[in-house]
Amino acid sequence: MSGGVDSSVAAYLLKKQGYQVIGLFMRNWHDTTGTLAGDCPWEDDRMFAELVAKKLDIEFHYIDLSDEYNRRVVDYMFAEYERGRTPNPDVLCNREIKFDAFLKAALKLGADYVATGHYCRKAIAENGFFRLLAGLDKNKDQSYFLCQLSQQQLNMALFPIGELEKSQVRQIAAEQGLATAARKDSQGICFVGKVDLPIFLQQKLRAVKGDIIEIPADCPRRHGEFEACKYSREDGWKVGEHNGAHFFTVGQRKGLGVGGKVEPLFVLQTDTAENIIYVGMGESHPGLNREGLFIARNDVHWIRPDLQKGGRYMVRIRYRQPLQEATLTIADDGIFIRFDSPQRGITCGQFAAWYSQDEELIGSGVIS
Ligand SMILES: Nc1ncnc2c1ncn2[C@@H]1O[C@H](COP(=O)(O)OP(=O)(O)OP(=O)(O)O)[C@@H](O)[C@H]1O
Repeated sequence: MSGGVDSSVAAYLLKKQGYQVIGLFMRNWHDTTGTLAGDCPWEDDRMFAELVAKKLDIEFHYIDLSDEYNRRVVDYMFAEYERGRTPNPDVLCNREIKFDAFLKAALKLGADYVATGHYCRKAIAENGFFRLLAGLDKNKDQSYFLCQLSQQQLNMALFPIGELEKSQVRQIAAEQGLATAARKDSQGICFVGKVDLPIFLQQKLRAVKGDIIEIPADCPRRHGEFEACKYSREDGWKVGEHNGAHFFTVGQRKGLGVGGKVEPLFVLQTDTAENIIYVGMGESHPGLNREGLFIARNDVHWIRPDLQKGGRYMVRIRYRQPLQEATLTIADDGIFIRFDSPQRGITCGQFAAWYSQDEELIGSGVIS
Protein backbone atom coordinates (compact mmCIF):
# COMPACT_ATOMS: atom_id res chain seq x y z
CA MET A 1 0.00 0.00 0.00
CA SER A 2 1.56 3.24 -1.21
CA GLY A 3 -0.88 5.64 0.42
CA GLY A 4 -2.55 6.18 -2.97
CA VAL A 5 -6.09 5.39 -4.01
CA ASP A 6 -5.21 2.48 -6.32
CA SER A 7 -3.54 0.24 -3.76
CA SER A 8 -6.18 1.22 -1.18
CA VAL A 9 -8.93 -0.07 -3.44
CA ALA A 10 -6.84 -3.11 -4.38
CA ALA A 11 -6.67 -4.01 -0.66
CA TYR A 12 -10.40 -3.39 -0.24
CA LEU A 13 -11.33 -5.59 -3.21
CA LEU A 14 -9.12 -8.46 -2.08
CA LYS A 15 -10.59 -8.36 1.37
CA LYS A 16 -14.07 -8.38 -0.10
CA GLN A 17 -13.15 -11.42 -2.20
CA GLY A 18 -12.23 -13.28 0.96
CA TYR A 19 -8.44 -13.00 0.97
CA GLN A 20 -6.66 -12.47 4.23
CA VAL A 21 -5.00 -9.12 3.52
CA ILE A 22 -1.92 -7.50 5.08
CA GLY A 23 -0.98 -3.90 4.28
CA LEU A 24 2.73 -3.33 3.68
CA PHE A 25 4.25 0.10 3.10
CA MET A 26 7.86 0.51 2.03
CA ARG A 27 10.14 3.42 2.32
CA ASN A 28 12.55 3.42 -0.58
CA TRP A 29 13.96 6.88 -0.56
CA HIS A 30 16.03 8.54 2.17
CA ASP A 31 17.98 11.31 0.59
CA THR A 32 16.19 14.64 0.42
CA THR A 33 18.77 16.40 -1.77
CA GLY A 34 17.05 17.78 -4.82
CA THR A 35 13.62 16.95 -3.48
CA LEU A 36 10.99 19.19 -4.99
CA ALA A 37 9.69 21.65 -2.43
CA GLY A 38 6.14 20.99 -1.32
CA ASP A 39 5.95 17.51 -2.77
CA CYS A 40 4.45 15.01 -0.37
CA PRO A 41 7.06 13.43 1.86
CA TRP A 42 6.95 9.70 2.46
CA GLU A 43 5.61 10.15 6.00
CA ASP A 44 2.34 11.47 4.58
CA ASP A 45 2.10 8.51 2.24
CA ARG A 46 2.66 6.08 5.06
CA MET A 47 0.05 7.82 7.20
CA PHE A 48 -2.54 7.52 4.43
CA ALA A 49 -1.71 3.86 3.90
CA GLU A 50 -2.08 3.21 7.60
CA LEU A 51 -5.38 5.10 7.79
CA VAL A 52 -6.80 2.94 5.02
CA ALA A 53 -5.50 -0.25 6.64
CA LYS A 54 -7.26 0.74 9.88
CA LYS A 55 -10.47 1.47 8.02
CA LEU A 56 -10.32 -1.91 6.28
CA ASP A 57 -9.41 -3.57 9.55
CA ILE A 58 -6.29 -5.23 8.18
CA GLU A 59 -2.81 -5.64 9.66
CA PHE A 60 -0.36 -2.92 8.67
CA HIS A 61 3.43 -3.15 8.40
CA TYR A 62 6.20 -0.80 7.42
CA ILE A 63 9.53 -1.74 5.88
CA ASP A 64 12.57 0.37 5.01
CA LEU A 65 14.01 -0.79 1.67
CA SER A 66 15.96 2.35 0.91
CA ASP A 67 19.38 0.67 1.02
CA GLU A 68 18.20 -1.99 -1.34
CA TYR A 69 16.63 0.63 -3.57
CA ASN A 70 19.82 2.68 -3.63
CA ARG A 71 21.87 -0.32 -4.59
CA ARG A 72 19.58 -1.85 -7.14
CA VAL A 73 17.84 1.13 -8.70
CA VAL A 74 19.63 4.42 -8.00
CA ASP A 75 23.16 3.09 -8.67
CA TYR A 76 21.97 1.54 -11.91
CA MET A 77 20.42 4.86 -12.84
CA PHE A 78 23.65 6.80 -12.39
CA ALA A 79 25.65 4.13 -14.19
CA GLU A 80 23.32 4.34 -17.16
CA TYR A 81 23.42 8.14 -17.33
CA GLU A 82 27.19 7.95 -17.13
CA ARG A 83 27.17 5.72 -20.22
CA GLY A 84 25.08 8.30 -22.02
CA ARG A 85 21.89 6.25 -21.76
CA THR A 86 18.56 7.28 -20.27
CA PRO A 87 17.42 4.65 -17.79
CA ASN A 88 13.91 3.84 -16.65
CA PRO A 89 14.07 3.39 -12.87
CA ASP A 90 10.34 2.64 -12.61
CA VAL A 91 10.73 -0.55 -14.60
CA LEU A 92 13.74 -1.52 -12.50
CA CYS A 93 11.89 -0.73 -9.28
CA ASN A 94 9.22 -3.28 -10.15
CA ARG A 95 11.68 -5.98 -11.16
CA GLU A 96 14.20 -5.45 -8.36
CA ILE A 97 12.16 -4.03 -5.49
CA LYS A 98 8.38 -4.44 -5.58
CA PHE A 99 8.46 -7.94 -7.01
CA ASP A 100 11.70 -9.02 -5.38
CA ALA A 101 12.93 -7.34 -2.16
CA PHE A 102 9.43 -6.24 -1.20
CA LEU A 103 7.96 -9.57 -2.22
CA LYS A 104 10.47 -11.42 -0.05
CA ALA A 105 9.54 -9.19 2.90
CA ALA A 106 5.88 -10.02 2.28
CA LEU A 107 6.66 -13.74 2.17
CA LYS A 108 8.35 -13.42 5.56
CA LEU A 109 5.12 -11.97 6.89
CA GLY A 110 3.39 -15.12 5.73
CA ALA A 111 1.97 -13.82 2.46
CA ASP A 112 1.27 -16.05 -0.54
CA TYR A 113 1.02 -13.19 -3.04
CA VAL A 114 1.92 -9.55 -3.49
CA ALA A 115 -0.97 -7.46 -4.75
CA THR A 116 -0.43 -3.96 -6.12
CA GLY A 117 -2.61 -1.18 -7.46
CA HIS A 118 -1.17 -1.44 -10.97
CA TYR A 119 -3.57 -1.11 -13.88
CA CYS A 120 -2.82 -4.39 -15.65
CA ARG A 121 -4.27 -7.90 -15.76
CA LYS A 122 -2.90 -11.35 -15.10
CA ALA A 123 -4.29 -14.50 -16.68
CA ILE A 124 -3.20 -18.07 -17.30
CA ALA A 125 -2.62 -19.44 -20.78
CA GLU A 126 -3.76 -22.93 -21.78
CA ASN A 127 -0.22 -24.27 -21.44
CA GLY A 128 0.01 -22.96 -17.87
CA PHE A 129 2.17 -19.89 -18.56
CA PHE A 130 1.12 -16.64 -16.90
CA ARG A 131 -0.05 -13.84 -19.12
CA LEU A 132 0.41 -10.15 -18.36
CA LEU A 133 -2.20 -8.05 -20.15
CA ALA A 134 -2.73 -4.30 -20.45
CA GLY A 135 -5.14 -2.75 -17.97
CA LEU A 136 -8.65 -2.25 -19.31
CA ASP A 137 -8.43 1.51 -18.64
CA LYS A 138 -6.42 2.50 -21.72
CA ASN A 139 -5.44 5.84 -20.20
CA LYS A 140 -4.01 4.23 -17.11
CA ASP A 141 -2.51 1.00 -18.40
CA GLN A 142 0.70 0.38 -16.40
CA SER A 143 1.74 -2.94 -17.92
CA TYR A 144 4.77 -1.19 -19.43
CA PHE A 145 6.25 -0.69 -15.96
CA LEU A 146 6.01 -4.45 -15.39
CA CYS A 147 7.65 -5.40 -18.68
CA GLN A 148 10.68 -6.96 -16.97
CA LEU A 149 8.78 -9.34 -14.70
CA SER A 150 9.50 -13.05 -14.96
CA GLN A 151 7.07 -15.97 -14.88
CA GLN A 152 8.12 -16.63 -11.27
CA GLN A 153 7.34 -13.06 -10.28
CA LEU A 154 4.01 -13.12 -12.10
CA ASN A 155 3.18 -16.32 -10.29
CA MET A 156 3.26 -14.37 -7.01
CA ALA A 157 1.48 -11.23 -8.27
CA LEU A 158 -2.13 -10.09 -8.06
CA PHE A 159 -3.56 -7.02 -9.78
CA PRO A 160 -7.02 -6.51 -8.31
CA ILE A 161 -7.89 -3.24 -10.11
CA GLY A 162 -6.74 -4.18 -13.61
CA GLU A 163 -10.29 -4.62 -14.88
CA LEU A 164 -11.42 -1.22 -13.61
CA GLU A 165 -11.38 2.33 -14.88
CA LYS A 166 -9.69 4.92 -12.69
CA SER A 167 -13.02 6.68 -12.16
CA GLN A 168 -14.51 3.44 -10.83
CA VAL A 169 -11.57 3.04 -8.46
CA ARG A 170 -12.10 6.52 -7.07
CA GLN A 171 -15.81 5.86 -6.75
CA ILE A 172 -15.25 2.66 -4.79
CA ALA A 173 -12.81 4.48 -2.50
CA ALA A 174 -15.35 7.25 -1.89
CA GLU A 175 -18.19 4.80 -1.25
CA GLN A 176 -16.04 2.95 1.26
CA GLY A 177 -14.95 6.18 2.95
CA LEU A 178 -11.24 5.53 2.30
CA ALA A 179 -9.04 8.50 3.22
CA THR A 180 -7.21 8.24 -0.10
CA ALA A 181 -10.33 8.60 -2.28
CA ALA A 182 -9.48 12.10 -3.46
CA ARG A 183 -5.68 12.03 -3.15
CA LYS A 184 -3.92 13.16 -6.28
CA ASP A 185 -2.17 10.55 -8.41
CA SER A 186 1.56 10.20 -7.91
CA GLN A 187 3.21 11.92 -10.87
CA GLY A 188 6.32 9.98 -11.46
CA ILE A 189 6.57 6.58 -9.98
CA CYS A 190 9.09 5.74 -7.28
CA PHE A 191 11.26 8.67 -6.43
CA VAL A 192 11.92 10.25 -9.77
CA GLY A 193 8.73 12.27 -9.73
CA LYS A 194 9.74 13.61 -6.38
CA VAL A 195 13.19 14.95 -7.19
CA ASP A 196 14.51 17.63 -9.46
CA LEU A 197 16.34 15.35 -11.89
CA PRO A 198 19.06 17.74 -13.15
CA ILE A 199 20.00 18.70 -9.57
CA PHE A 200 19.90 15.08 -8.52
CA LEU A 201 22.17 13.96 -11.36
CA GLN A 202 24.66 16.73 -10.66
CA GLN A 203 25.34 15.17 -7.27
CA LYS A 204 27.15 12.27 -8.84
CA LEU A 205 27.83 13.08 -12.46
CA ARG A 206 30.69 15.47 -13.13
CA ALA A 207 30.07 18.62 -15.15
CA VAL A 208 32.48 18.80 -18.12
CA LYS A 209 32.15 21.37 -20.87
CA GLY A 210 31.69 20.11 -24.39
CA ASP A 211 30.44 21.21 -27.79
CA ILE A 212 26.91 21.34 -29.13
CA ILE A 213 26.98 20.50 -32.85
CA GLU A 214 24.02 21.27 -35.07
CA ILE A 215 23.25 18.75 -37.80
CA PRO A 216 21.45 20.05 -40.89
CA ALA A 217 18.19 18.34 -41.85
CA ASP A 218 19.69 17.32 -45.20
CA CYS A 219 22.73 15.66 -43.64
CA PRO A 220 23.47 12.72 -45.95
CA ARG A 221 23.98 10.41 -42.98
CA ARG A 222 20.47 9.04 -42.82
CA HIS A 223 19.09 7.91 -39.49
CA GLY A 224 16.43 5.60 -40.73
CA GLU A 225 18.45 2.43 -41.14
CA PHE A 226 19.41 -0.20 -38.62
CA GLU A 227 23.13 0.15 -39.18
CA ALA A 228 24.41 2.24 -36.30
CA CYS A 229 24.80 5.51 -38.16
CA LYS A 230 26.31 7.92 -35.73
CA TYR A 231 26.84 11.59 -36.40
CA SER A 232 30.30 13.06 -36.17
CA ARG A 233 31.66 16.61 -35.86
CA GLU A 234 32.17 16.87 -39.60
CA ASP A 235 28.43 16.45 -40.23
CA GLY A 236 27.58 19.85 -38.74
CA TRP A 237 28.82 22.98 -37.05
CA LYS A 238 29.27 24.18 -33.47
CA VAL A 239 26.39 26.26 -32.09
CA GLY A 240 27.25 26.33 -28.39
CA GLU A 241 28.56 24.51 -25.35
CA HIS A 242 26.98 22.21 -22.78
CA ASN A 243 28.11 21.11 -19.32
CA GLY A 244 28.16 17.33 -19.80
CA ALA A 245 26.70 15.11 -22.51
CA HIS A 246 25.45 12.59 -19.93
CA PHE A 247 22.95 15.17 -18.62
CA PHE A 248 21.08 15.14 -21.94
CA THR A 249 18.58 12.82 -23.57
CA VAL A 250 17.51 12.25 -27.16
CA GLY A 251 14.49 14.38 -28.01
CA GLN A 252 15.25 16.92 -25.26
CA ARG A 253 14.59 20.55 -26.10
CA LYS A 254 14.98 22.44 -22.86
CA GLY A 255 18.22 23.24 -21.09
CA LEU A 256 20.43 23.50 -24.17
CA GLY A 257 21.02 27.21 -23.69
CA VAL A 258 20.95 27.81 -27.45
CA GLY A 259 17.99 28.28 -29.76
CA GLY A 260 17.55 27.37 -33.40
CA LYS A 261 17.49 30.14 -36.00
CA VAL A 262 13.94 29.37 -37.14
CA GLU A 263 12.64 26.53 -34.98
CA PRO A 264 13.76 25.10 -31.61
CA LEU A 265 16.72 22.73 -31.39
CA PHE A 266 16.29 19.13 -30.24
CA VAL A 267 18.92 16.66 -29.07
CA LEU A 268 19.43 14.04 -31.80
CA GLN A 269 22.27 12.08 -30.25
CA THR A 270 24.65 12.28 -27.31
CA ASP A 271 28.21 11.01 -27.41
CA THR A 272 29.50 10.66 -23.85
CA ALA A 273 32.88 9.29 -24.96
CA GLU A 274 33.60 12.46 -26.97
CA ASN A 275 31.35 14.64 -24.76
CA ILE A 276 29.44 16.02 -27.74
CA ILE A 277 25.73 16.70 -28.13
CA TYR A 278 24.28 16.66 -31.63
CA VAL A 279 21.19 18.75 -32.17
CA GLY A 280 18.82 19.37 -35.05
CA MET A 281 16.32 22.10 -35.80
CA GLY A 282 12.58 21.42 -35.66
CA GLU A 283 10.33 18.50 -34.74
CA SER A 284 10.52 17.05 -38.23
CA HIS A 285 14.31 16.73 -38.36
CA PRO A 286 15.04 13.28 -39.82
CA GLY A 287 17.53 12.53 -37.01
CA LEU A 288 14.72 12.73 -34.48
CA ASN A 289 12.42 10.23 -36.16
CA ARG A 290 13.79 6.75 -36.67
CA GLU A 291 12.39 3.60 -38.19
CA GLY A 292 13.87 0.99 -35.93
CA LEU A 293 15.78 -0.05 -32.86
CA PHE A 294 18.10 -2.81 -31.72
CA ILE A 295 18.21 -4.70 -28.42
CA ALA A 296 21.37 -6.65 -27.59
CA ARG A 297 20.83 -10.33 -26.86
CA ASN A 298 21.66 -10.11 -23.17
CA ASP A 299 19.13 -7.32 -22.75
CA VAL A 300 16.22 -9.22 -24.29
CA HIS A 301 13.62 -10.49 -21.84
CA TRP A 302 10.70 -12.73 -22.83
CA ILE A 303 7.86 -12.56 -20.35
CA ARG A 304 6.45 -15.47 -22.32
CA PRO A 305 9.53 -17.69 -22.81
CA ASP A 306 7.25 -20.12 -24.66
CA LEU A 307 6.46 -17.52 -27.33
CA GLN A 308 9.94 -16.44 -28.46
CA LYS A 309 9.48 -15.65 -32.09
CA GLY A 310 9.78 -12.83 -34.56
CA GLY A 311 6.87 -11.39 -36.50
CA ARG A 312 4.28 -8.70 -36.14
CA TYR A 313 3.85 -7.06 -32.73
CA MET A 314 2.60 -3.86 -31.21
CA VAL A 315 5.41 -1.99 -29.50
CA ARG A 316 5.82 0.93 -27.16
CA ILE A 317 9.06 2.63 -26.21
CA ARG A 318 7.78 4.70 -23.30
CA TYR A 319 4.98 4.69 -20.75
CA ARG A 320 1.61 5.77 -22.15
CA GLN A 321 2.81 5.80 -25.73
CA PRO A 322 0.05 4.40 -27.96
CA LEU A 323 1.06 0.94 -29.20
CA GLN A 324 2.82 1.06 -32.57
CA GLU A 325 2.68 -1.56 -35.31
CA ALA A 326 6.10 -3.10 -35.89
CA THR A 327 7.99 -6.15 -37.12
CA LEU A 328 10.38 -7.95 -34.79
CA THR A 329 13.31 -9.90 -36.19
CA ILE A 330 15.48 -12.21 -34.11
CA ALA A 331 19.17 -12.14 -35.03
CA ASP A 332 22.18 -13.91 -33.50
CA ASP A 333 23.27 -10.94 -31.43
CA GLY A 334 19.89 -9.53 -30.44
CA ILE A 335 16.60 -8.40 -31.90
CA PHE A 336 15.61 -5.70 -34.36
CA ILE A 337 12.30 -3.90 -34.23
CA ARG A 338 11.24 -2.02 -37.35
CA PHE A 339 8.25 0.29 -36.95
CA ASP A 340 5.70 0.74 -39.71
CA SER A 341 6.07 4.48 -39.24
CA PRO A 342 9.15 6.30 -37.86
CA GLN A 343 9.16 6.99 -34.13
CA ARG A 344 10.18 10.13 -32.37
CA GLY A 345 12.77 9.98 -29.60
CA ILE A 346 13.90 6.35 -29.58
CA THR A 347 16.30 6.53 -26.65
CA CYS A 348 19.14 4.24 -25.58
CA GLY A 349 18.61 2.85 -22.09
CA GLN A 350 14.81 3.01 -22.25
CA PHE A 351 12.75 -0.15 -22.53
CA ALA A 352 10.93 -1.28 -25.64
CA ALA A 353 8.02 -3.59 -24.83
CA TRP A 354 6.24 -5.74 -27.41
CA TYR A 355 2.64 -6.88 -27.18
CA SER A 356 0.52 -9.33 -29.13
CA GLN A 357 -2.58 -8.07 -30.93
CA ASP A 358 -4.75 -8.75 -27.86
CA GLU A 359 -2.44 -6.55 -25.74
CA GLU A 360 -0.59 -9.25 -23.92
CA LEU A 361 2.96 -8.24 -23.02
CA ILE A 362 5.24 -10.80 -24.64
CA GLY A 363 8.69 -9.35 -24.05
CA SER A 364 10.84 -6.30 -23.51
CA GLY A 365 14.42 -5.12 -23.61
CA VAL A 366 16.76 -2.21 -23.14
CA ILE A 367 17.21 -0.22 -26.33
CA SER A 368 20.84 -0.17 -27.39
N1 LIG B 1 5.87 2.94 -0.95
C1 LIG B 1 5.15 1.88 -1.33
N2 LIG B 1 4.89 0.88 -0.47
C2 LIG B 1 4.18 -0.19 -0.85
N3 LIG B 1 3.69 -0.36 -2.09
C3 LIG B 1 3.94 0.60 -3.00
C4 LIG B 1 4.67 1.76 -2.67
N4 LIG B 1 4.74 2.53 -3.78
C5 LIG B 1 4.06 1.88 -4.74
N5 LIG B 1 3.57 0.71 -4.29
C6 LIG B 1 2.75 -0.27 -5.03
O1 LIG B 1 2.98 -0.17 -6.42
C7 LIG B 1 1.76 0.22 -7.09
C8 LIG B 1 2.06 1.16 -8.22
O2 LIG B 1 2.76 2.25 -7.72
P1 LIG B 1 2.67 3.70 -8.34
O3 LIG B 1 3.68 4.50 -7.64
O4 LIG B 1 2.64 3.54 -9.79
O5 LIG B 1 1.31 4.23 -7.78
P2 LIG B 1 -0.09 4.49 -8.39
O6 LIG B 1 -0.30 3.79 -9.68
O7 LIG B 1 -0.37 5.93 -8.32
O8 LIG B 1 -0.93 3.69 -7.29
P3 LIG B 1 -1.42 4.23 -5.89
O9 LIG B 1 -2.66 5.05 -6.17
O10 LIG B 1 -1.72 2.97 -5.13
O11 LIG B 1 -0.29 5.03 -5.31
C9 LIG B 1 0.90 0.85 -6.01
O12 LIG B 1 -0.47 0.77 -6.34
C10 LIG B 1 1.28 0.02 -4.80
O13 LIG B 1 0.56 -1.18 -4.76
